[in-house]
Amino acid sequence: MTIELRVLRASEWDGWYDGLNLAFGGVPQSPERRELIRDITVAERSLAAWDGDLCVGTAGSFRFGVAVPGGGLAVMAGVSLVTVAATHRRRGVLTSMMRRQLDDFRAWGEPLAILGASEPAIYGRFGYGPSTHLLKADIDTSRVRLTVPEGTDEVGLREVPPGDSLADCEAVYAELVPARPGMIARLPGWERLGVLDVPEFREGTSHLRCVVAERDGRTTGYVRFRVRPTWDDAGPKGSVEVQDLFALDPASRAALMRHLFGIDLTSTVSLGNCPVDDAWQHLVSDIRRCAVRINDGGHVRLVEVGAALEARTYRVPVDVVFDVKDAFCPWNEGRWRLSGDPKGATCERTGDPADLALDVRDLGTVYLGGTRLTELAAAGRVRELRPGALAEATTAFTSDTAPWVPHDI
Ligand SMILES: CC(=O)SCCNC(=O)CCNC(=O)[C@H](O)C(C)(C)COP(=O)(O)OP(=O)(O)OC[C@H]1O[C@@H](n2cnc3c(N)ncnc32)[C@H](O)[C@@H]1OP(=O)(O)O
Repeated sequence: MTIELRVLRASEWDGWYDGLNLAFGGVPQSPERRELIRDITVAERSLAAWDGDLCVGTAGSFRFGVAVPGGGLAVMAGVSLVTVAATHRRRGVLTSMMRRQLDDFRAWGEPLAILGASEPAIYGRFGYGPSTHLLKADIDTSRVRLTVPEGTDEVGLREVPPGDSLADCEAVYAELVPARPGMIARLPGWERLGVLDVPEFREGTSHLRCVVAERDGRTTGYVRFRVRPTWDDAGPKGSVEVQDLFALDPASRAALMRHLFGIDLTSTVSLGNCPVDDAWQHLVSDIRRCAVRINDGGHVRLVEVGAALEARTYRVPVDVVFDVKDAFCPWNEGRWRLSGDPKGATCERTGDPADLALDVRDLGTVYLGGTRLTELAAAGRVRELRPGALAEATTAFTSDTAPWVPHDI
């Protein structure tokens, strides 16, 4: 059996997408969803593995601006739509697609790659490290009280069809992107994913609903959610399943949360994907009744170590030599001197002795400033070779806000 790996041709998209859908379980998809994915697929960046005329492997990517510590946007390849047919698994098809992708990203001058993993065990071997986390919660609104900050009563709320408010909501989202590492500057068309409301997403819930927050005639936030009405012998016990909540200020955020807490016939607000430092946690009376869980989010790969470390800034001045191991992309191997501060950075090859030794995967883990280098050192993943270097680099890499990837890539 010979597997041929090549760039996707637009005319092959249907067979490619059928193969992909099958690998994710084969549940039928509505035409609207399929057409939207077709529209946003970038064929010349997508790979297809063929066994004869059968598509047995898929991998897509997108060129995004992603917020990095310091408030800038770095060019990142967003990796997605990765599958291998069950009949062809564990024969190295994924490995060959990862190889090709990383060589391409390098050739295209994309110093970083980011992905959301279906299973976190898959991508570490290719140099990706879990760089962001996400928080999930099921808040028992029959027991948990919300204390809102001053100004909340001045925020007006209006329920609107999600599609009608799209431009105003996108403006709110765009304004928030630089404030949090990991936020994605969406490509044209991606905003439509946020209002996609197909039957397979509902399963007993309402249509997608949207409430916008307004002050002085301006949209200052929005929440998109579905209501799942359920009942038992004691009465209603429905839940509010939140898809997105974005707000430009604390009062608007609190007003939207208060709205969710007050929806009649419901007693749970479920948040499926929030930043781990999301402010609502400081407004609730009883965090234990919020059933908070944390999962991995965006996995980051430094494609070019030097350019990647220069693409962000550092919280305090730092001058440190890393000795990097990178079995999958050996062009990164060796010693790199990073000199940076809050204004910018240079990162170049050096013959100087190393201060810290680590794998490229661990640089990916700390890149967006959420996980500290000291945590990885405690796990034995980072070795300090010059006393003091670990503390210096840890402070410099850390972000003020927890990094977070707001939606599927
Ligand atoms: C960014 C995204 O799109 S995430 C979505 C990923 N896709 C899916 O989860 C869909 C369902 N699964 C699949 O399509 C496939 O099983 C894949 C893509 C996960 C793996 O594809 P394969 O072609 O089987 O992987 P490949 O043979 O190259 O395996 C390489 C190595 O990774 C390991 N590996 C592959 N998948 C997994 C996994 N799910 N968990 C742990 N290890 C894995 C293999 O064991 C192998 O290890 P080895 O080198 O030590 O032998």
